Amino acid sequence: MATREIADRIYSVGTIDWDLRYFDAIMPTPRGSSYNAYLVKGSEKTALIDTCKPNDEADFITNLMRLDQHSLDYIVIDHAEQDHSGLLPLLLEIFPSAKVVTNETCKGLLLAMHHLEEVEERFIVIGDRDTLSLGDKTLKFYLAPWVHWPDTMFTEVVEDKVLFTTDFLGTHYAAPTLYQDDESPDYLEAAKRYYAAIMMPFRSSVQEHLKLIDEIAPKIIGPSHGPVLRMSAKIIDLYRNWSGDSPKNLVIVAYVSMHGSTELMTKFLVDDLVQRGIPVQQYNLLETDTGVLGSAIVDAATIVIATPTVLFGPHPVAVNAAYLIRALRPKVQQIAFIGSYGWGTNAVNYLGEMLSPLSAKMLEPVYIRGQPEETAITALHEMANAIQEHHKTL
Ligand SMILES: Cc1cc2nc3c(=O)[nH]c(=O)nc-3n(C[C@H](O)[C@H](O)[C@H](O)COP(=O)(O)O)c2cc1C
Repeated sequence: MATREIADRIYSVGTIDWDLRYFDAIMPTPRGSSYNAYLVKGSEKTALIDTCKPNDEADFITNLMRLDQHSLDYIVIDHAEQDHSGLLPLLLEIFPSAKVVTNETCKGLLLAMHHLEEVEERFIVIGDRDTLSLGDKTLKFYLAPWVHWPDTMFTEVVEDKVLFTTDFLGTHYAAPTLYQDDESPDYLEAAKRYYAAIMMPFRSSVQEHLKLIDEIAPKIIGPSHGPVLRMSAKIIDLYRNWSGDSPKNLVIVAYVSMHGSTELMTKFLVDDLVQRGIPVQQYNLLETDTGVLGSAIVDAATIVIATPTVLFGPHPVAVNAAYLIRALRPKVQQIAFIGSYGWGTNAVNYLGEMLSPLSAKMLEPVYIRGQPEETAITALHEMANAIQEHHKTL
């Protein structure tokens, strides 16, 4: 990836991966991603903000050489995760006089993960709102725990009003331009997918750090993935909306079926909701990837999991979906289970226990033997009544 100047003597020096199709082995990334790092050249000192993943070392070092960077004073690490700190051991070798600037928690993680105990004396530990002079530019650090690791911090170049936010406000999106058209549907889809998988589990922390961004009032935000943001970027309002406590009038029905009974039940319920004018989206769990499901549950007020019984419990793909929903902690207010069984089932208890940490209201389940008939249809109709009652209040 080429280097680009984002403000006076502040350069984007990270790498871009057009072909990345899975991030963290969890989340499909159909638009690739980038591993952003930044070089800040003050009148006296130069600081590198973050590095990138180890495989990209040739591109990364080339970028630094393009900027004629043969020495470094500081390597600021805003977040210890390997895709941002991966080149730290190599850079410490290449730049023997460079100091690592980070917070106490991040230092602990870096030492442990990269086995850097031997160079511990090269670390400078900063606290919240500490500053570091580069001459005519000043770096200011803000501890920002839990967006999304405990070590996360933001770094501001005070004079230029440029703020580096590590994974916060990032996107897995290999952007063709430094700044991104805010309205691009591809970009917005990628941004929501990223929010769901990486930030949604920490909603209250997201809200808190949006207030910090308001307070700092940067002109430019440089996240660690995806495009650089020119303020005020649309993504800030979207984050406010996604992380807020009020869900939308939206029902998500995630289903799987082996012999068609649960599928029929799903169809009855979804048709009933559509008939009532309640926005609903149906997802076949065999064909829905974690990125799509994660995005789908960001705004939903009600989530229905529909699964047959397999060896006394839910179908494995339904368990996988329930685990993902539990881990991502959406603002869902109602949860329901429907499905079919042959001789005996523990599916509802199993799923109910899995999703109990979300503190959503559990609707009366509809579990039937074999194919749905009149009683099942009546019970599904009652479930639709309960959903409608709640959705009227949204
Ligand atoms: C591999 C397998 C395991 C099953 N295990 C159970 C079970 O433990 N308890 C049960 O009541 N039914 C069990 N069944 C029966 C199904 O739950 C039943 O056929 C159900 O109606 C299928 O719903 P579907 O048409 O939505 O796939 C099993 C079926 C299969 C294929």
